[in-house]
Amino acid sequence: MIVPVLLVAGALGAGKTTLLNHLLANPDGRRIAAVVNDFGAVDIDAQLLGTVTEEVISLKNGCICCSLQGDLLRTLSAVIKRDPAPDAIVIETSGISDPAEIIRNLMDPVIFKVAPLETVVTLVDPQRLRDAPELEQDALWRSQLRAADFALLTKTDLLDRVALDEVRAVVGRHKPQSAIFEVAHGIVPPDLLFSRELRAPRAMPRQMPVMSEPFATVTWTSRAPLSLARFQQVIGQLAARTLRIKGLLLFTEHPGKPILFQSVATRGTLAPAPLPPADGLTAQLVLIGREGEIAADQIDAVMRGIEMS
Ligand SMILES: Nc1nc2c(ncn2[C@@H]2O[C@H](COP(=O)(O)OP(=O)(O)OP(=O)(O)O)[C@@H](O)[C@H]2O)c(=O)[nH]1
Repeated sequence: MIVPVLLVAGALGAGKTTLLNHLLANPDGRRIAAVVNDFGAVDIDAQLLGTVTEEVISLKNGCICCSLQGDLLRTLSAVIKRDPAPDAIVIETSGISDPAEIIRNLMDPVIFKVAPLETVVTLVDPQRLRDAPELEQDALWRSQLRAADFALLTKTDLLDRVALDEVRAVVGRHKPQSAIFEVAHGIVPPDLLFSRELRAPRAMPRQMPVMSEPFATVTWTSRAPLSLARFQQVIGQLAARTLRIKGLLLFTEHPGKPILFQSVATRGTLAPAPLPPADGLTAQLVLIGREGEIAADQIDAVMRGIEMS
């Protein structure tokens, strides 16, 4: 049995889980298994995707480009032996992964024979690139784009045509030979993602792995009743110090209605969540930042302020 692999890459918060969520919910008749790599100890993405399909495998607390490399290959070997086998495997990288390293691992001859890496797509958040143009110089961001067969500009609902075209031009400078598509809310036809025409011939990446600046992750949990009003007062301070926050919370103002909080850079959103925090908790939050810029005790001191008892 040969099961093709699609690798979904892109920076923290670029929209990878949103895309995967849509694909798993609308697979157009394909049986898709998803392998999700959450950098943090709490696999929020896998928990959310698990509400759409049971075919989600979580590799957490590390990066599949380095510390979890063996786990990835073992997982793929197990997935293709399932009965019935999936029609495709989608791997969602963590935003801090260098896809070049993952591609190198996936080109292991034993695994490539049964689970060939067919397509690499890299997602780019155009709003983030417009607000932080220095990203273009970031070695990890460049490597994520370089690895792609084609690029997807996400969140196109947030920018107007002129701004989107400016971002397209930046991405096009790095991918002059590749197609660039646009997507809002992750709604991409599966045929595009699995299209043969968009694939570049697969070759072993030549570049050395990108030694990105070290990232740190902090998990914050609570069992106390939580105040949404206080959360809204303090979360801005934390978002300013982090690159990414995501988590599930239950607030006393909305009993029984779990909330998904997400922030990418300083843009934060609250939305109804399809499931509550695990294990009877009232909060399960993962914060990712540059090492040295986020500290568990400082985050805890801020967040304890939202507890009501
Ligand atoms: N407005 C808008 N928001 C979006 C869109 N796609 C994703 N988002 C939001 O952007 C944030 C990050 O999206 P995710 O899909 O979780 O991003 P990700 O790349 O999986 O994030 P990491 O796994 O942390 O790297 C979430 O708050 C999403 O709801 C979109 O098309 N439009």
